[in-house]
Amino acid sequence: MKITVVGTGYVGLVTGTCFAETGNEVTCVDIDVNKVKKLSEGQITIYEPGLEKLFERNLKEDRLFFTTSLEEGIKDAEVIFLALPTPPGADGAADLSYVLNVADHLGKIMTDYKVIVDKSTVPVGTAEKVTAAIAKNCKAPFDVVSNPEFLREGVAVDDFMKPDRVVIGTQSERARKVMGDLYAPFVRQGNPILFMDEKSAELTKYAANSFLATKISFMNEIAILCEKLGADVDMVRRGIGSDERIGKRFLFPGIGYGGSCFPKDVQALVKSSEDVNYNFKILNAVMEVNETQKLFLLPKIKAYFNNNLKGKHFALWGLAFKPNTDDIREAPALYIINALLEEGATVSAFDPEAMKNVRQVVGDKITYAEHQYTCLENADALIIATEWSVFRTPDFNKISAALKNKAIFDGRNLFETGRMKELGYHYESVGRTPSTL
Ligand SMILES: NC(=O)c1ccc[n+]([C@@H]2O[C@H](COP(=O)([O-])OP(=O)(O)OC[C@H]3O[C@@H](n4cnc5c(N)ncnc54)[C@H](O)[C@@H]3O)[C@@H](O)[C@H]2O)c1
Ligand SMILES: O=c1ccn([C@@H]2O[C@H](COP(=O)(O)OP(=O)(O)O[C@H]3O[C@H](CO)[C@@H](O)[C@H](O)[C@H]3O)[C@@H](O)[C@H]2O)c(=O)[nH]1
Repeated sequence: MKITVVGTGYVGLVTGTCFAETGNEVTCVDIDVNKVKKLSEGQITIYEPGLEKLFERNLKEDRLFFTTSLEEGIKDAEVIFLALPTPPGADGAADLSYVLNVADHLGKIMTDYKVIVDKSTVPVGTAEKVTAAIAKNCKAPFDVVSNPEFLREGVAVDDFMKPDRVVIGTQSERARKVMGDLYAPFVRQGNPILFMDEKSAELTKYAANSFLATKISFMNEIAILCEKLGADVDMVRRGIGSDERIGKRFLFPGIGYGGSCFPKDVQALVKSSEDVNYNFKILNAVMEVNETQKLFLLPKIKAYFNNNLKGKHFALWGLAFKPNTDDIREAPALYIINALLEEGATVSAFDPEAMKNVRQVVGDKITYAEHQYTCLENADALIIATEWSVFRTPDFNKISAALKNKAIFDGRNLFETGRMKELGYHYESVGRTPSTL
């Protein structure tokens, strides 16, 4: 099938590459001239394990193309995916201007039947708005389908190639057939395509992300309670996670959820609820808990240094909002950096992939280390903000030799508290008894 993907950010690039991998001819359109140039020349623009190989193969085998021209991009295409940004507007609602502007443009240039697919995360009612924006100028027949994307950064290729489910919102038989054929190679037995109406598909995406964010904030509050009551959140997590009704996943406490999706999508669902005069009480609490959780380690750090961080120097391991990505959108590490700088401290940071992106935002307000161990030089303590694998089994001798104090503040619960006590560290994490007590 000939398909077009408009927007070659995270979702667009993964979507386009994976559809090319299953034999489709895919043209990706982006207004970012530099990005299109790089991609056309075979230079991948995001860090995503496993994607580069597929990208290079499909580019070489002439199934993957890039252009800045929407007209050229949609020529002969049967399906057009919109993988455009939907950032929060000033009031927290999803900004639909990118999606609706492209829909408007499509209406002016479409000449034959096409299926337009909302792949972006969009509020309920967007399929209707996209339909209206296209229909304003379009004489050709078309259908608008809602097909939300559930991929996670860092494991995006696997998520796309082997989805738990594919949600397709359409009431058109013709579009249903086209979408079913396109996704047939990806769905395995038991992991179905769920056909539904457009509005239910749109709400499914927000409900999924909001539910997962709720699980995380819930566990972060349990972690707080664990510390106050002397329980261990790791034990409680295992204890409840082995109940299949609860499930093991997304129960890890930490320093809050970040990334480009959970924060904005929870906020957007709260706003959508307000728009229909409903106060989504649980989600308001989820957001409030997450806000404070980002700086969960700060009082512990301050207490260790007698409430005075002025002139102290911190090593920070991990900047990306989670491992296996260079994405720093809403990364808890950025909040920690700001708080430490405000307290008069200095920071040296290391991240395997995200330093370039952080440098663009934070500049020379902090220093950037070449290596996780050189990052520790002259530091008063180590702070861990992202659970990259390379941080999980470090050389503790090197750490203690470099740090001024044997103190580690771990926002991701990487180490056994008992072991840290044996090694003589002051080790504080989330929801577990500090090693020095
Ligand atoms: N990132 C994720 O993990 C993820 C997962 C599932 C769903 N989503 C949703 O998918 C959507 C896209 O997210 P993303 O992270 O890929 O965004 P992104 O910001 O990484 O990429 C968006 C791309 O669209 C391009 N663009 C903007 N206006 C354009 C136009 N008029 N024509 C062509 N291209 C244009 C930008 O240049 C950019 O390359 C959002 O709604 C997001 O919520 C994201
Ligand atoms: O037990 C957990 C699991 C995750 N997180 C945090 O939650 C955030 C989001 O993690 P994750 O969901 O793995 O990353 P994303 O790539 O943002 O993916 C989410 O957002 C995407 C965009 O909508 C969806 O497609 C995915 O299904 C959804 O998982 C990160 O800050 C994690 O550190 C925790 O704190 N504890």
